[in-house]
Amino acid sequence: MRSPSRWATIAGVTEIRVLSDESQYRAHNTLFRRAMHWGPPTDEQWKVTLPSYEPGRVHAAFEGDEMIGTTQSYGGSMVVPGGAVVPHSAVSRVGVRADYTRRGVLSALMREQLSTLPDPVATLRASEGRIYGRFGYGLAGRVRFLRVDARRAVIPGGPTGRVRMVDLDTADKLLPELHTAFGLGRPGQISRWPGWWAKALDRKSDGDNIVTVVHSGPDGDDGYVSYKASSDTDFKHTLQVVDFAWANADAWRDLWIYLTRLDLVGTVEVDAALDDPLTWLFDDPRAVHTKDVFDQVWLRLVDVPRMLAARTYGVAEPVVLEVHDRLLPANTGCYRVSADGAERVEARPDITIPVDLLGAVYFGDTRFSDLAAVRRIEGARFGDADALFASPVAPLCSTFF
Ligand SMILES: CC(=O)SCCNC(=O)CCNC(=O)[C@H](O)C(C)(C)COP(=O)(O)OP(=O)(O)OC[C@H]1O[C@@H](n2cnc3c(N)ncnc32)[C@H](O)[C@@H]1OP(=O)(O)O
Repeated sequence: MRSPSRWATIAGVTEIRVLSDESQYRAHNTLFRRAMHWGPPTDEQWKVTLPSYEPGRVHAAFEGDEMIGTTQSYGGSMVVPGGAVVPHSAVSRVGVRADYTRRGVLSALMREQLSTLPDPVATLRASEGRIYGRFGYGLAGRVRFLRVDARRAVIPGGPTGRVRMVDLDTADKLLPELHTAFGLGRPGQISRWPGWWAKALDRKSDGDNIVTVVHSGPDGDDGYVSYKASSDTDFKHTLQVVDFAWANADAWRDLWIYLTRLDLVGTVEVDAALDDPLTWLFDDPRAVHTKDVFDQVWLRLVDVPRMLAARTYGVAEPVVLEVHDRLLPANTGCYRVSADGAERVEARPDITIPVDLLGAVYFGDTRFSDLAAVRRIEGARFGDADALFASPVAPLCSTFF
């Protein structure tokens, strides 16, 4: 096992250890929950949380024998523009004990975690927008929160396939399989680890009143949606979509017909990709209200050459990017990106960009020219870089962690 690393912080000498047994995992979870102002896990909660602790991926900061900070990651894979799938770390449960904050404990945890992550890319969901850029994470994917007025949401025509409601046991067995088969259709989508399903399935049986329906078309099961209803008493419930995946447009359309024709439902709420065509499904486009657009995927290119080579590019004249990475200096260097791919080169750069902003443009959700307009990057030929990195499909990560 790796020996602890020591980092000088204002807190003193902070030691970062990789945890390995259940009692340490539970202390880790309690510390993180306290940092989020939640109580410690109950025995029941702990039972479903434990499977999400993967050996080798759980870090804690210590001062002496006292645990003062946490982070961990879940291993899996992620889709990149063009459809390739790469190994991915989902970073989560970041917390520092309230009496140790702003003394560099998170910085020590992040540095240690980054230098030991086994995957070429990591993403996280940020509690605050100003924290993670300094560790090389860039805001790479946003999501729209939509509210659909069910009374206005008239979809011309009828369904083409069949929707069936499934009980909890069937959903437990079926959903992981269906998600793997067709839940990974967009850049940014990630595979789900067993501990993720353990928690999600527990929520279903935990009085959350989550209902799942599965769609089948000519080739079998090709879509599902899980939803829960608010406890409104005026016979106009709000449905919240909690999980939604489909293999083709017919399945997607039929599941929306199902959701919007349910009795006693006034509103359906869903998170959708920026380019989701839902507005055009209904004969009244005002049926769909965008209530919010918020940041979702913060992306850290851990292995820049591998990640630049993994995705495909649009058609434009090649550009040379000079990338700077303070925390992982092996990434620092020049990369030539063209319609044929990307490679490390010794050449005069067109654009100089820090690694967090390279993360921000990686899915094509943010453009080089926008970063240049606000003086966040320097150089020339931003239009070519925009065209190379543009993705015909907006990113989305419908797996919350
Ligand atoms: C991926 C996730 O799990 S998201 C959940 C994150 N967790 C939480 O929000 C729980 C509550 N908060 C905490 O536990 C802690 O305050 C943390 C983890 C956010 C920060 O930990 P700290 O040990 O205080 O961070 P640290 O002292 O290393 O600060 C690093 C830098 O980030 C800045 N920073 C830290 N927290 C914040 C914040 N909330 N807002 C803005 N800047 C911040 C610091 O000012 C410092 O800046 P500097 O490098 O310019 O000096």
